[in-house]
Amino acid sequence: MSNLESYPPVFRPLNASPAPLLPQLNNHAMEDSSSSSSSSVPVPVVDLQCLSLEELGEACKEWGLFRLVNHGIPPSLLIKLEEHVKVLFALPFESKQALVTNPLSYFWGTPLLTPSGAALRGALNINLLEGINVPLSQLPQFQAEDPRLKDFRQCVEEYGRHLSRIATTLFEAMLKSLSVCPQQSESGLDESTGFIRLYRYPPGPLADEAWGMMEHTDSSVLSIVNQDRVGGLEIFKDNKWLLVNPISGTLLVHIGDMMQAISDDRYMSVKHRVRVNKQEERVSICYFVFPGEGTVVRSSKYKPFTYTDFQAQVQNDTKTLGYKVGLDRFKLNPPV
Ligand SMILES: O=C(O)CCC(=O)C(=O)O
Ligand SMILES: [Fe+2]
Repeated sequence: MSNLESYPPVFRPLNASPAPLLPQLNNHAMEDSSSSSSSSVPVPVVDLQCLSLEELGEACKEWGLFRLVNHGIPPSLLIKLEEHVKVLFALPFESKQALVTNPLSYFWGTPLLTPSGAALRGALNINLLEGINVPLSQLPQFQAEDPRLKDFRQCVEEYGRHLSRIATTLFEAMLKSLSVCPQQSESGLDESTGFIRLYRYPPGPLADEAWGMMEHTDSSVLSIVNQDRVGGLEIFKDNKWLLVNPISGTLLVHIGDMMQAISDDRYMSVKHRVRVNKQEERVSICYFVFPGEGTVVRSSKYKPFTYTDFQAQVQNDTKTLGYKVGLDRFKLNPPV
């Protein structure tokens, strides 16, 4: 692992001697690692410029994930943002802690954050990741004095505007494809809820013993992932874990739990996880968007609930049980 001092201290022994960290890692979670396919899987492709509702609907039903092309984000912006992210993560750990402050937050070991952006600790297993949380609606108030953050802020803001546009376009098309009229559907998507997560996954010999991110479904309406060329994202489909190959310039769109509920379970929130690479660190830039605060999600399969109810339940389950139960908590006829 290069630039060791840029990693959180808890990750530093990973390269030299893994033994001291082993008890903290979730070894059980790796039990099925052999079932993962090493070959990439042909994820359906959706073209944002020539959007076919039929193909979009099919991808959301069968896969809960698709690769988005012709999304209209200039390649130069994608390159610039990835460069910024790598430079930021390469700073010494202590500098990142000092630099990345409210409304941004820097975290590691878990992707689960409290509403204020702090890492959620509890009955949790460690995930081999560090991250920076960027709540897009709070960026205008963010005065970045430090030159290292000034340019980054502009770049991430511009990227966020593209992602809002893309998510709104896709969401409206999904409602059409499901034959739900946007006016009828109270269970909307609210652009002001959007946030960006930057992740860095350290490389190392423990790639076989702990996950970069353990298996989960996203709680969002939609999540849009931009992974670098290292890859490591896997999805669970037809009882198998499959590797989703990185393809430069494309984005991966995940159906989240809220979209599954809005669609009355016709679309599926796809289970996924991230495997760390033994040789190289991996960076990803992810966007998440939710229903507006107080918006009641209504569907034939679930009790009416708001995203705030859902998030509180997820945080509670994660703290007390160590995992997210998710939509089953709100099912009208829960599985026995
Ligand atoms: O890093 C990635 O590719 C995926 C991250 C992810 O699944 C998440 O943040 O929910
Ligand atoms: Fe995820």
